[in-house]
Order: sequence, then C-alpha cells, then structure tokens
Amino acid sequence: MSNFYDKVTGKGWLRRHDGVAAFTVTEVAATLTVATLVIIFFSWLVKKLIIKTKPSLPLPPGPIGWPILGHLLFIKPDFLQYVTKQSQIHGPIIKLQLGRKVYIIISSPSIAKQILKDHDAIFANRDIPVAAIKGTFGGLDIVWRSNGPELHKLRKLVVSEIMSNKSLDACYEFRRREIQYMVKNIHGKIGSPINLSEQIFLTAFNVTINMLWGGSLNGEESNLGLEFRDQFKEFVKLMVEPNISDMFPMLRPFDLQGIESKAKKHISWLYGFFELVIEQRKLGEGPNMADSKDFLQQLLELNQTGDVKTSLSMKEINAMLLNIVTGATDTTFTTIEWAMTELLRHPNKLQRVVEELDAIIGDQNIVEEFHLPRLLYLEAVVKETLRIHPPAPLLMPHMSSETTIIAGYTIPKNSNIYFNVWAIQRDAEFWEDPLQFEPERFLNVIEKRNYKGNSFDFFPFGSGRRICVGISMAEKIIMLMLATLLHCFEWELPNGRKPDVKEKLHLLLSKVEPLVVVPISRSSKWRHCG
Ligand code: HEM
Repeated sequence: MSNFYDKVTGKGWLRRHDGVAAFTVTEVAATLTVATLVIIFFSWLVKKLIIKTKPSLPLPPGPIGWPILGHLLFIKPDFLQYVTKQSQIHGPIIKLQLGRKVYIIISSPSIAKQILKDHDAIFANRDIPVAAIKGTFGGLDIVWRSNGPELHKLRKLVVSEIMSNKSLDACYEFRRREIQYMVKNIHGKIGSPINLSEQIFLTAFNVTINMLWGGSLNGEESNLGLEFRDQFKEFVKLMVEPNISDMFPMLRPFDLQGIESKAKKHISWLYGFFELVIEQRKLGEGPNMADSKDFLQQLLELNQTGDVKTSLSMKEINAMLLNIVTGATDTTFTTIEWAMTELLRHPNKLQRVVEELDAIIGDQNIVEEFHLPRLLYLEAVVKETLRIHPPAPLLMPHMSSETTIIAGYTIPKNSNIYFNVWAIQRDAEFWEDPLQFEPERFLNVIEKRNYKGNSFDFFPFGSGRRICVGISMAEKIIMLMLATLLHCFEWELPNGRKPDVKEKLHLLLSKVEPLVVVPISRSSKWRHCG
C-alpha cells in the first residue's frame, strides 16, 4: 500500500501521521518564499523605525561651499584667520570641505579634550599630503607616520636617546659653545642695527646640528645654514599649498600644479645635505667619538643591526634627521624671535627679566644651564609667548581612523582635524585680557600651566600620543638663548620704532618682518660677554 502511495504521490508529499498527504512541494515552496519576504520586509521596517527614532547625528556646521571645490576658493590667503572667523560664526566645531576631503576645526578646550584624550587612539593618524609623501619616502618619518608600533618605536628612540636628561646634559657643551659664538658675533656689531632674526635662526640651527652630529655652520658656511632654511621653507609651503592631487587623488598622476615635482627639487637639496654629513661620518670624520656617541652615530648603528624590532633603514634615518633639524630649529627660533619682540614692545617686562637675570647670574658670570630653573619670570615670559604666538597654531593635522561621534556631531572616517590652539589661547572665556602680553599670569600657576598637554586651554606642544617629542630640548634652547641675549646686551630699536607683530602662517606661524635691533654693550663689568 505504501509503495502505491509513493508511486502515485512521489517522495515530495508531506504526510499527516495517518499517512494522508497534507501539502504539495509547490505549496511548501510558496509558503517559504512568502515567509522570507515577510521577514525581509519586517526587518527593513524595524530598521527604518529604529533609524527614524534614532537618527544618525549630523556633520558639524560650517559655511556653505561650492559644489565639488567646497571651500577651496575661500581659504587663501590666510587659512588661520578664515577658520577662526568661521568658528566664531558657526561654533567651536566646524566642517570645511576641499574637494573630497573633510576638514574639522576645533576651537574649544572641552572638544579638544574629547578628541586628544578620550578618543586619542582613533585620532592619532595623519593624512599625508602628496608633497610630504615625496619628502618622507612615503611617510617614513615621525611627523607623518601612521599611528602604530613603528611610530612608537621611533618616538621612543628620540625621547629616550636624545631627549633624556642624560643625553641633553651630555651635549650641553655644544649648546653653550654655539651660544657663546653668537654672543661674540653680536658683540662685534655693537651700536649698529643687526638682523637679530637671522642670528637667532643660525644659532638655533647650529645648536641642533651640533647636538645631532657635532657639526656647525659658522662664518662663511653660515650661508649654507640660511640656504637650508630657505629650501625647507619652500618645501613647507608646498606641503600646505591646497593641492588638487590631495583633494582628488585620481588626478595625482597629472601633478596639475607641479607641486610634486617642485617638492622633489627642494627635498633632494635637503637630503643631499644630510648625505654629505653621513658620508663624512662613514669615512670616520666628525667629532671624537671615544667616550660617547652622538645621535647620528646611534642612528647609523641601528642601520646595521639585523634586529627588525630596532633596526632603521637609511631612508628612515634621513627622514628622522629632517624632522629633528627642522622641528627643532624653526619652532625654537620663532619662539625666541617673538619673545624678544614682545619684550621690546613692553619695556617694563623687559626690565623685570633683566633684574631677575642680574640677581641670579650677576655681572661676572655667563648664563649657565644650571641657572635656568631659578629664572621663574623668564619662564613665564616664554609661556606667555607660546600662549599668544604658538609656533604651530593649528598643531599638526590629525586624522580620524574611524567614524566617531564628537560633541553630538558625526566626524567621518579619514577627516583631517585641526586644533585652533591660537584661538583657544586667545579666548577671553579662559584668559583675562587675552591679547595683553602679561607673563605675570603664569607666575602663580607655573607648575600647573605646563607643557604636558593636560590643560586644554594651553597646549602649544599638542597633547596625547602625538604630543611633540622635543619639549625638553626646546625648553633648554629657548631659555638659554633668551637669557644670554638679555643678560649680555641692552637692545635698542632703530629710530625708536616698535617692532611690528604681523604674523603669517605656513604650517608654522612666523613674523612677517625680521626683527632688526641695535645691540648695546652693558657696562664694562660684562667683559665675559665679548
Ligand atoms: C617651541 C618649540 C616647539 C613647539 C612649539 C613644538 C610644537 C609641536 C607641535 C604642536 C607638534 C604636533 C603635535 C600634534 O600633532 O598634535 C609637534 C610635533 C613634533 N615635534 Fe615639536 N615643537 C617644538 C620643538 C621641537 C623640537 C626641539 C623637536 C626636536 C626633536 C621637535 C620635534 C617634533 C616631532 C618629531 C614631532 C612629531 C611628533 C609626532 O607626530 O608624533 N619639536 N611639535
């Protein structure tokens, strides 16, 4: 009987327990299809409802831009002024668009803290511009390297090998020698106007390269130092120039503005300079290395280890040298130049610095590094200078590696984030009389207001895992050089004119006009300053 049933009805029958067929295959398939469709429909509906009840958060507000180009036509000539003005209109977190790139500008301490402290790991990346790709062998340096173990390795190397107290103390003699050379040079020009900006730059440059490989470019060779400055300046201009290749990566092969080829030219000059130094070192020339190794020597030895965890390629070494020479020179130079400018504009503050120096150093000694911790007013002057004129007023752009919600807004993955430290540090909400040069405001809070990036209304060196690696070196060079300039000489302005304070931004904020001043000898007691 059952065989007969199977034959007639086939295997496809579903039977009731009494053996009677209940559904056909077609009926079952139809039922399943309908059920699937119903499920899909309901999950779509649920999704829709959820989205309706919980809408995705908006992008930050900002000015209206042009289709495709976005805000490209508005950001020149002064990006810093433009974003500061837009933040005053649209609020402390704003969005700009340049081609396909999203730029987020932060100008509030609490939002900066959310990003640099609470979500630090997500925002610790960099979106490397085409010119910097060329200049750093595709991001092999510290500044442009993506966040990760390799970056950690390089940062650790710099912090523990060059920036440790031991290493900095070991090369104090280099700093001292270069600064004394500067004093001698200025002394030879007593009574005539000098371009102090140039002097400060060359000394900062020589101090840095002396610490790195025991070299310096003085006398005739100082032109090479100035040429280095100009080549690097041109390279930086190209890095910050709005580049169609960055905004529309598919156009990169055409290099429409010629930025990539120009960057190549400047960068070849700069690396040519390092290659010469490295070649000389390989030939055994350079300072006597019997007792200690300078940083270049340590880097070159890391090139020869077979250990992948610590070894460095020659490209990495070159890229790091560029970071350190330029990172250390331009920023410290700019800070000293601004501090001198502000003091010359505020004779009563200058007088207070000189009194402090005379009390602590006296008229028979030169400034030594062991004096520095006692120069509290001078330290306040440096902090006030970094508050009003932060050398990196937008820090370095950070990049988000995930879409993240910040302050109620969606920050898309791969956005470029700028922190407007310049505006925050001049905000009347956090600073009394913010535009006044008032070092006294730091005197009672000198410990609290430090450079560690833990107070988000004063963070000229950044904060979090991309904070500057050169803070301790910067502090020493700036304080020693300023103290020496102010202890050894009196300064007069040619024709009694106040120095101007016009600023211009090319990644770093510098003075438009160089500082030209007349050095005056302090009494005959200051013989050591000659
Ligand atoms: C007044 C002096 C200086 C100031 C104001 C300054 C400021 C800064 C700032 C704002 C950043 C970016 C932080 C960020 O991305 O959030 C930075 C990064 C950096 N600085 Fe400095 N800096 C100074 C001196 C130095 C010196 C002396 C060196 C020498 C080694 C140096 C080397 C670097 C390097 C290598 C980075 C990249 C760090 C990274 O991306 O992980 N800086 N600095």
